[in-house]
Amino acid sequence: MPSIFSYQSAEVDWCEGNFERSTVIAEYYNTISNVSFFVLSPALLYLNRQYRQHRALPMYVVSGLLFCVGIFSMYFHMTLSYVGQLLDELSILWTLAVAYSFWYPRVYFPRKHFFWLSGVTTVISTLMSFIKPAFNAYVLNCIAFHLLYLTWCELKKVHRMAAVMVLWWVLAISSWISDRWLCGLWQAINFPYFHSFWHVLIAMSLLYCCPLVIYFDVSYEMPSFKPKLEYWPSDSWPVVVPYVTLEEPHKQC
Ligand SMILES: CCCCCCCC/C=C\CCCCCCCC(=O)N[C@@H](CO)[C@H](O)/C=C/CCCCCCCCCCCCC
Ligand SMILES: [Ca+2]
Ligand SMILES: [Zn+2]
Repeated sequence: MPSIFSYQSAEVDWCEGNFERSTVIAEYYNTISNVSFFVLSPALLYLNRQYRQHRALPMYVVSGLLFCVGIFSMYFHMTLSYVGQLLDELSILWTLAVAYSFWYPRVYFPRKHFFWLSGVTTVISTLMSFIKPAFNAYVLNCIAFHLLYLTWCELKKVHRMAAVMVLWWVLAISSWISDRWLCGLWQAINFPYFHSFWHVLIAMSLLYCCPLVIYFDVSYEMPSFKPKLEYWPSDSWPVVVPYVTLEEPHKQC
């Protein structure tokens, strides 16, 4: 019986051919495309530095976890081992759980009830990862639909950023699904790289999702500040990265 650490012991195998470009890396492009997460984490910390000064713990913890998602996903695609698959899924699950518990708006749910609900859901989903990790990946993707619903509720306030985030996510999830479901087609045309695109595209959508979350956290939870959306490198560029700065409303004497 193969060890849970051994190469190709995972339940799933992505469309990209194994060991085609290296003898030690099973899926070469799926492995290196995780570099996106190593760029994403410092970019979020750097761009939203003003917010980070006030909310250091959530920002460092979630950025650190996103970095771990990148490391574990790299390990998974490099080995396609069962342990790699578990680490990949559990790191996503716990990043989502931690982000939800830091930032879920109190207006939608009393915080105490929310901690119980998210705690129980996370523990159940963690156990599911050990029983049926391939199914769990679909459940994790459903969380994006919940974020989509929340975005819809708040859309008017941050129209442009929300629209671009949704666009990146639609491209990302289409790549993930087409790699899972249409692998035969992509292999026939010798282009089995959609899961690598997924890594880059989901990191792009998170680059837009995070300032959105920060924007609402400042609006709801930091009444002494007013959030302002800025765009890097400049508002006039065709492709921009959003970030949040904090304005102190003028005090009246
Ligand atoms: C201030 C910041 C707050 C925002 C925090 C958001 C936290 C997001 C946490 C994790 C998302 C990482 C997803 C990347 C996965 C990369 C690894 C990977 O590819 N794994 C696959 C196997 O290799 C696995 O099959 C993937 C499973 C699906 C995971 C789906 C996660 C949902 C992501 C939600 C993103 C929201 C974007 C906007 C939605 C409208
Ligand atoms: Ca493969
Ligand atoms: Zn992956």
